[in-house]
Amino acid sequence: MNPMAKASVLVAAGSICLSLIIALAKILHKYWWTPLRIQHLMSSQGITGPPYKFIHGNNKENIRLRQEALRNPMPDFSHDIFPRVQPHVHSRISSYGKNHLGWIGVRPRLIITEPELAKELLKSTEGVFPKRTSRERKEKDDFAIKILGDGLVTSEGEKWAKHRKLANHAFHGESLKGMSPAVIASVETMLERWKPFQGKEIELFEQFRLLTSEVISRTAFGSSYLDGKKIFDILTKLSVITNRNFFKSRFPVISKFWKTADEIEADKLAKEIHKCVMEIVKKREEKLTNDEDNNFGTDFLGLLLNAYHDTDKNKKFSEQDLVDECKTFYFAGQETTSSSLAWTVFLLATHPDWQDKARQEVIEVFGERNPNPEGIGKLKIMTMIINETLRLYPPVTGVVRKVEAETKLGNLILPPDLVLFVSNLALHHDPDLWGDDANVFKPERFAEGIANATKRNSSAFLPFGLGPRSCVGMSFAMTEMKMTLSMILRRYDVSLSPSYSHSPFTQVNLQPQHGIQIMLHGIDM
Ligand code: HEM
Repeated sequence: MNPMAKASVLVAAGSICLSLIIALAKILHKYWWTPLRIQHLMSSQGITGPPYKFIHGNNKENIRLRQEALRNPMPDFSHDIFPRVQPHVHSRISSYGKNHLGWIGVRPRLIITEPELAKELLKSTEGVFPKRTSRERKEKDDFAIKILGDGLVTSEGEKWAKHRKLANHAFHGESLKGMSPAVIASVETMLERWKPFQGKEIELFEQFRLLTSEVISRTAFGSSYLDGKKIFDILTKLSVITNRNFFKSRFPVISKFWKTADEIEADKLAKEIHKCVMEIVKKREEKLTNDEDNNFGTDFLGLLLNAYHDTDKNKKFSEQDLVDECKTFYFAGQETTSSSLAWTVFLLATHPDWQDKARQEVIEVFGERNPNPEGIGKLKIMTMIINETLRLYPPVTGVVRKVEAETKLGNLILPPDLVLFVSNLALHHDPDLWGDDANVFKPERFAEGIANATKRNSSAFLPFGLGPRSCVGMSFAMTEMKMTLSMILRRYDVSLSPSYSHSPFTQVNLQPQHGIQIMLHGIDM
């Protein structure tokens, strides 16, 4: 080799070495130095937690705790579900306190289970503690984003405000009243399906999944469950993938160039959803192309389409906005409500005294008639029962925010990129907030309203969140649940089947792991 060639080989080798050293330094900075610095910063403010482990954080320990907790069903239908559903939070409160630090891989998480801090966080003005940091929005590397896209649940800033306004319009006041016939028709279809099960066992979680899918399809999208079926199926597959990967560590460099089978599958499913949503959109567009005002309807899909076709740049929604918002509402409008309905019927089946009281109230308010929006407002006992169910079995067991730039919360100075996790479940089961009977089903706690039940500590009860990002579908969900339960109670007495196994767990939302098996006994009225 001539001296010139030798020199260029040496230069090339030198620059490769330098690049490797820089890459190694970056990895060490991100995966070792930064976590240790944050750990030190937080502990100097009294916030401690299990030590950070290189790359994995606390993932391995969290997976072990979860597997142990889910190994067996819970005895005696106990409502003390916090240790089973969030073992990684529950087990650490006694060692590290109600607010403590944990690690999902390299991401630090401040776990908040104290109501005052939760309130300050959730009530803070939009933008200070966003749902996703701007870095994350660019990277889009989260599995949950495949489910929700950049829709209302995850978006920020002006985009969020514009979309929230539209959703508020679709799911409040007069619009809600107009949805009642579609809800009643969907419940009637479900009750028709139940007829062959009189005197027999029926699994209810799947039944309520079908019902809530039908309700959101009819009310928000003006179509039948069958039109949205493929979307629901894909969303369920994505929930399973999201759940499976929650505590999985991502390895530096490799994860940038190599996708796991789950990542490839999730990308494929996200593309399929896009296609399915656009098919539903096309159907609506074709149906209304002759409409002179170019008005695509007043339901949620109609409002979205009007915005999609708006010529005003400030009001216009892009195709991706349209798809993300549709999948957000297909998912958020269905999973949570079906879970709540299933747990409510489980509690009524195991508390026949409350079941009788609720039935009596339904008969007093509606007599032989189907429920209507005016009567729904009068169902006091039913509201108490649903609230107590949402306390013990909140479908959303925790809410997440992020720190974008260094900021203060309470007395704490929080570093950028810190994840803030408020455990609703911990707050709802805390004996310091609810008394020694915190794990007992006692709807009478809510007899004088939510404010009295929580002793005016508004953040002790957070089933629908709090502050500007609280649930936009709350009234819709409460109305749907009350109508459904009223119609069931008038026709059936429910008791628990001996085959039921009490196994609450989370698959994005809180669910019964093996379903809810109920015995249906027809009532002659
Ligand atoms: C029992 C039923 C439901 C429960 C327990 C529930 C719970 C929640 C919670 C806790 C949040 C706040 C999340 C956070 O702060 O990060 C939320 C937000 C949201 N919910 Fe619900 N939800 C229910 C039903 C619904 C329904 C039926 C819809 C749609 C029709 C819906 C749509 C949404 C949306 C779009 C958001 C995001 C709002 C925003 O960020 O502005 N939810 N929900």
